[in-house]
Amino acid sequence: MALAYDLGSKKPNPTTLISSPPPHQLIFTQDELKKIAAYKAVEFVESGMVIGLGTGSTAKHAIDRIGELLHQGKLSNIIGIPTSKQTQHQAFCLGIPVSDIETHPVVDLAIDGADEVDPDMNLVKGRGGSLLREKMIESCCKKFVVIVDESKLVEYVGGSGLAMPVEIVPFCWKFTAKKLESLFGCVAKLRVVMNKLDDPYVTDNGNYIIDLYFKKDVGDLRVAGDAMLRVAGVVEHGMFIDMATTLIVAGEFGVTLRNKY
Ligand SMILES: O=C(CO)[C@H](O)[C@H](O)COP(=O)(O)O
Repeated sequence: MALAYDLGSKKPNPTTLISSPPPHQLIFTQDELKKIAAYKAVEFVESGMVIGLGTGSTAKHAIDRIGELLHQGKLSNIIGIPTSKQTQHQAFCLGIPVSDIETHPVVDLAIDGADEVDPDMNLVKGRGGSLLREKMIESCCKKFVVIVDESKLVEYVGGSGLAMPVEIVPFCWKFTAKKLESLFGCVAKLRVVMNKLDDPYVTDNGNYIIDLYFKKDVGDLRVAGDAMLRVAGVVEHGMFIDMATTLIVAGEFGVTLRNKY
């Protein structure tokens, strides 16, 4: 096994290269890389486990694979805890039994994608709109495996320049958005339904999403996150700080796996 890249992290690099592309490697599409990371994560799934099922195009590959292994009889007695209605529907279609964290408060393993991953394995999540349920479920799992293609790696949270999602209550949302803007010196935009620019995007919890665009590093993530949560009207933010225990990255260099704990 060889050590792989460290993304400029200050910490000793525990990343392990678990497979390299063959020398004649074709270029993978982004979706193929997502699938490679997802299939690697499913190797952690064992029969009898309660599994947090993430949301998004990367997590979808993992859930498809779990369904496939169940049907092949290579896995059994799996209980899935879906992080969104969309994932619940996928699990239902695949015949994966589902439950929730009220009935199964101990989740053995969760597998999910991310929008950004910083060198300390802090995440931005929620560009797919499911950050609240994802955080509720992934914060109570014993192991949280994050699966990404290499495009999701950033030097700092917010470093992609793309949205930092915050779930808010619909009541007086403009007021809440303005508060967030003045608190962080960022641009806050209400997420709308694609192709219906007047219709706010509504989460599975009946809330809205405000996408924050930062001009610079937000600094201490816990301080920033706590400040967001103190704004009345904010339900949850999309920073997943210190939650991921394992990171699987698929890229043109191969697949790397990094354990934090
Ligand atoms: O946080 C999420 C959904 O709320 C997704 O995990 C995140 O947006 C990554 O999505 P994808 O796997 O489609 O790139």
